[in-house]
Amino acid sequence: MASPDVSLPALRADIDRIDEAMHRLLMERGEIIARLIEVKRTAETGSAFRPAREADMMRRLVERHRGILPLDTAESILRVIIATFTYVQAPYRVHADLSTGEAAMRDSARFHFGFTVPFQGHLGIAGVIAALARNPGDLGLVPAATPAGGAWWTALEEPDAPKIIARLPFVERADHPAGLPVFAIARPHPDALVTEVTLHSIRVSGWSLKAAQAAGMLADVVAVPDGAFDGAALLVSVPAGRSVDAVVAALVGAGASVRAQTLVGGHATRYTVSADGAPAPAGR
Ligand SMILES: O=C(O)C(=O)C[C@]1(C(=O)O)C=C[C@@H](O)C=C1
Repeated sequence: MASPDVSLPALRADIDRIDEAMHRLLMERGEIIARLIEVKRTAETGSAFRPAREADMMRRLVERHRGILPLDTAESILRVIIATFTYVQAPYRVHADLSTGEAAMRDSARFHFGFTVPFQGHLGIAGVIAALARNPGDLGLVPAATPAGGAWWTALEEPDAPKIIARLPFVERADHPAGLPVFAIARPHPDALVTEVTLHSIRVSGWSLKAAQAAGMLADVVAVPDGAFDGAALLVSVPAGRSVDAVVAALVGAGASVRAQTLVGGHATRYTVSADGAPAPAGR
């Protein structure tokens, strides 16, 4: 209970002071971003996304967070601030695949990008990829689960194709308000890719349950079997501290042959919130 000598008006005055300070700090952040646009030469490079920098900022937020404000709220506020200031630097749209359900995907987009950044839905990942080809500065959101359609990640294999830059949500927990696992796809500055978890498009023949189990021991694997042959197109997320070579060796050891292997992105190691509420690095 509050001590009797602290009055409600005094507490509200404190809240007003804090709200004003937060607003003034946001406006000051805007002035710094205006200077950053010149230093970073955003206009020349086209895209303002810096996933490695964002991952570092989110990690410090998670480590610092204490008190009664839910971590999700702090996470969403900082995400929306960053996404909006990215938009202010170089306008972009978020193209999202709605084929696995519009509500969850829209929630994820709004949680991470807010309402100022325009949102455009597509029925199918191919539509998202096509939109990114037409608008190189835009960002795509696609479900991280096994797709109903084809192996969309093979469209990211060319060196100048967009890459997977993040897997969201960054802080995972059972009842996350925007918990749909999604990949964000964009063309960031090549130096700015996060490489803690690396994503590889691997094409194999001799795909089998044994090969799936062998690769699955070392990495997260999304597989789209190739109907005509015993082949498959894989999207392999190699966790921090492991190498893709070990995954390839495991596939070969299980009787598969690897026909091609290309890096198609990377993202930060996520956090998982356990039952006691403490966030811990998930290692993947
Ligand atoms: O640090 C940068 O390079 C920025 O552009 C600033 C900023 C931010 O608002 O904090 C915005 C976009 C980037 O993805 C990372 C961070």
